[in-house]
Amino acid sequence: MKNQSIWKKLKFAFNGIVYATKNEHNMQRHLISALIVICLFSYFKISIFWWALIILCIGLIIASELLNSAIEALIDYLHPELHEKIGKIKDMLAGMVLILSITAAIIGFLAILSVLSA
Ligand SMILES: Nc1ncnc2c1ncn2[C@@H]1O[C@H](COP(=O)(O)OP(=O)(O)OP(=O)(O)O)[C@@H](O)[C@H]1O
Repeated sequence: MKNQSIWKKLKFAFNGIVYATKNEHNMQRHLISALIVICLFSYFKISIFWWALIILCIGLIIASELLNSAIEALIDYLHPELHEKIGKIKDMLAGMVLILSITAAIIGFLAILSVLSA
């Protein structure tokens, strides 16, 4: 599977995103939230600076959800039984996505506030 063409590699990566979107409810929630944020930013005519920040946040959240889902799937495949350590690992992965989501919510709030208070 080494030395595949760039198009094949892109297709594999795209397949991974499609798979996660179809199978992970959290991924679907993040994509819907991103769509709502994009609509709000368009409506409030937010400046390019805030757009850059929120697009960065959306990218980080979606990438972190992919990482979270991939590690969870790997853990469940290698060790399907319950274990306290696995619970803690999954909690930490969920914490990663939560921190990025809170960061995005704060940036979105500040961006809209900057327009309303101008
Ligand atoms: N194998 C396990 N052993 C111990 N605790 C677990 C295990 N699997 C899950 N848990 C606990 O249950 C919580 C939820 O796990 P789950 O696998 O449902 O993840 P989720 O991200 O909340 O759900 P989703 O499947 O929708 O991504 C974990 O954060 C962890 O605390």
